[in-house]
Amino acid sequence: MSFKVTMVFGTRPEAIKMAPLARVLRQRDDIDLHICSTGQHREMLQQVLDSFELEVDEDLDVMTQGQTLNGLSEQLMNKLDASYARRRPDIVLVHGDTTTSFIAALTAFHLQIPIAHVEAGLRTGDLKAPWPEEANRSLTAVIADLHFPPTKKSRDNLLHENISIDKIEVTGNTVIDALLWMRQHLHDTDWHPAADSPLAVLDSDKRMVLITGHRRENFGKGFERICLALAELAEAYPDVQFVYPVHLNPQVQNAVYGLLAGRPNIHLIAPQDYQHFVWLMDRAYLILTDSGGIQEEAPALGKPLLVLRKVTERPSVLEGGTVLLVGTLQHRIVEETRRLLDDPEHYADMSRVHSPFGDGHASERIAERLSLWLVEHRQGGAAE
Ligand SMILES: CC(=O)N[C@@H]1[C@@H](OP(=O)(O)OP(=O)(O)OC[C@H]2O[C@@H](n3ccc(=O)[nH]c3=O)[C@H](O)[C@@H]2O)O[C@H](CO)[C@@H](O)[C@@H]1O
Repeated sequence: MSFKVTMVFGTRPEAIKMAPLARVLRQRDDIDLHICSTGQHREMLQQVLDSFELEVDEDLDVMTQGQTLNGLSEQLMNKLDASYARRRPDIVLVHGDTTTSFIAALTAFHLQIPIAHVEAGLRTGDLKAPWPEEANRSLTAVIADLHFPPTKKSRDNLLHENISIDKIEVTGNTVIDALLWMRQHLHDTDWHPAADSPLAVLDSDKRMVLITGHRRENFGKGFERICLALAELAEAYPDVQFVYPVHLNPQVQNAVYGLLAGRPNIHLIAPQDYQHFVWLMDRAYLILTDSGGIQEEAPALGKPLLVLRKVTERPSVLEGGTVLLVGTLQHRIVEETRRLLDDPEHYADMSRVHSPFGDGHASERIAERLSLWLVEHRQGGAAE
């Protein structure tokens, strides 16, 4: 007899991080996995599912244009309530810090269905930064039955919030599972972008700077400064290729295309599926980003990373010396990028491989602990 597990996600990064776990759970006889998607990043989510050969079992289709967080929460709660009532899962698996994750957990809590939280315990200590993510992950921790923090630091954050150590398992981050799996897959299949891909025009003899940026806190002035810095760098380094897959959010699209379109060595391209993006990261000389996930991935690939944010909830990345928080001031972005492009010693220092987020086996650890917990729980044993 198998256990019914419902996994809920909606955004691209959640899907990337849950995909390796879903693959591991789907291979187990003791788990019957049901994947619910909110359809938040529908297009980008489908790319991820295709990359990992996964299918969603239920599309909640809760997103509407101009929706408020409360409107989204109401929709989510109604639809998840119906889904949980129909299926009666033995446990609900949520990830990280989205409104989807917290509401999926709260709805389960109301129905007295246990909750397991993947990527638990990240904290900045400031409920307003990032907002509302810091609150979502802290609130989820209060009601979760099982917590899977990626690092000891995130475990300690949970312990400081009086969460019992018996409910915690440090696993590493599943994003490293996804990354290493995909990189291996690309190498094994000698994968290259198709001739009609925008990546096919890139010159492998030239250095490439990869950029992503989409964080809400950078909208407006922040993005403007980032784009001006990129324009300045592209002009100063005509032999360097600047590749920017632009997030589909219209606020990002307008700023980036408005300020950077039409420059010969800046390649503004659509968001790439995970194969293409891992291929790009693997070939990049350095990476500039405000993304959370890429902060975890770049050190594992040994790529120098400049983070376009003032703070990070992933402080472990800063310890290896390959990641620098540069914020969004134009002169600072230009200065640090120039240093990496011009100073080979500094570049070598910042391109050592280290992976504070795990060894690529986080999903197996999560699956194992989940299964043990479910057995204990069914027998009314140690699980609470
Ligand atoms: C506050 C904060 O930090 N929140 C985070 C943020 O996630 P993020 O910042 O990591 O999001 P992105 O940068 O969108 O995704 C990154 C992933 O996407 C891949 N990628 C990228 C570009 C592309 O063209 N193709 C791709 O495949 C890339 O390799 C990587 O794995 O929001 C999530 C909820 O939405 C949160 O849970 C998460 O904590």
